[in-house]
Amino acid sequence: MAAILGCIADDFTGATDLAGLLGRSGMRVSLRIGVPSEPPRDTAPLEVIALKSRAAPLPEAIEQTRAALRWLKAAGAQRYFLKYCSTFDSTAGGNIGPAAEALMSDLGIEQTVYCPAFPENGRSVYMGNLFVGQQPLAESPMRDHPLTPMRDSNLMRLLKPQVQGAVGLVDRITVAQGEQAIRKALEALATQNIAHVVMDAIDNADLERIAGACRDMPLVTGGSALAMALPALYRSEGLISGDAAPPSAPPLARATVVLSGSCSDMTNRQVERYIRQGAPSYRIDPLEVAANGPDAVFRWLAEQELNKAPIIYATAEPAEVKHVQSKMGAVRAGALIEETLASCAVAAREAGARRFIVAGGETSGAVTQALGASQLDVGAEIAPGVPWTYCRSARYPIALALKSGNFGAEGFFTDAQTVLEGK
Ligand SMILES: Nc1ncnc2c1ncn2[C@@H]1O[C@H](COP(=O)(O)OP(=O)(O)OP(=O)(O)O)[C@@H](O)[C@H]1O
Ligand SMILES: O=C(O)[C@@H](O)C(=O)CO
Repeated sequence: MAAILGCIADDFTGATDLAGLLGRSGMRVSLRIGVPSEPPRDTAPLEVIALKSRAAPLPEAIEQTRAALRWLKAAGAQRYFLKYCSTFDSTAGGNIGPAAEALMSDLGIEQTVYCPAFPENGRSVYMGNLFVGQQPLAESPMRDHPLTPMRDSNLMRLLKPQVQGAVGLVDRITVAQGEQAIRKALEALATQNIAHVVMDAIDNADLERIAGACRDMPLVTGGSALAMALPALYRSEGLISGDAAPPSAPPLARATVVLSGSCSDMTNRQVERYIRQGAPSYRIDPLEVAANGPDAVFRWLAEQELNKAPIIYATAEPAEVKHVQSKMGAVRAGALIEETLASCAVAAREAGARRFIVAGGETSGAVTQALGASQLDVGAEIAPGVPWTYCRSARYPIALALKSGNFGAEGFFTDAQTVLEGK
């Protein structure tokens, strides 16, 4: 079946989040790792391409985004969704606006919308300001993110320096009035040449209204929760029909490894809890690895019983991350840790691991690419926005749970194992 909705996600945990939420519709979702080198075949109505473009240098991010669009067009997609983080993670240069503008130019359109709200995970947008739970974004732990520290909560201010076109807002008062009011507001903004429109949303009903109003826009951008509302609209228009049986996990040995490179507040708590519960653990010290190489962690891993699901982590509190970055630079530290965790994943797989639980989007990108996965099936949801995924195309069948930094409950690492075992 030809693709209907073509989605481009700027990181890997974001892509599994999106694929999981689209999958709630009961329609088939296909998740591709990177832009496939082959022309489209065996396409699903809902296609997602996972990129590692969020923190990439701008020209590389744009080139990846455009290539993804070309592939999705060839797959037959009629509408497109650009997925970024529900906390609008972008570097100081910022890749979100330029990626959206490149897509707009390639699609020949003058306006798109931006809505990262993800109410189930506590992200809401009000008067253009993004909240994480009760805190404005810039007062949340996201202000200390290792690669994309968020120091402003206002989406219009964040977007403005990233784009050439003008930025506007459709606020909650209008959104609450329904689809027609939203459409009118967008049209009014279009007459003022406002190309980039931030949309307020505080709950799923707001997102459904926005999706309804924007259903004919060739390009919509936002978080996974906005995209979640689209399949039902396509079904009601007769663009998609039928249900897909949720893919089941391939038969897998129990051997598991947990790899954590996220330094979010939630991941810190999850790692601490998992270790407290008795999981075998190894902490990567980036300065030590920079000085002596990664052999010590490989030696440790080789001695582990993988049925005990050991954890290897670089996860650290903000003060420790700052210390490391001051010694070796944020980009070099991030890359070194990602490389080390990716090599651990390959070593664990060679030692028999078939289940991989990974925390952090950049980290997940490095691990998934090193494992050679090219297409993932989306399976059972462990927590909102975190499904298990199954890779049948790699050398061995494996299951991967790619956890966004801030998602999941404190017991996530054991929750993931419980869900996979169907308990
Ligand atoms: N101790 C540390 N010191 C410095 N950098 C670190 C440390 N531990 C991890 N990092 C780096 O921080 C970055 C964390 O980004 P990552 O995307 O993996 O997690 P996240 O942002 O919490 O997840 P998500 O994007 O899914 O929300 C990675 O590049 C990682 O290598
Ligand atoms: O939207 C989110 O918060 C996540 O899917 C994500 O993008 C994490 O990197």
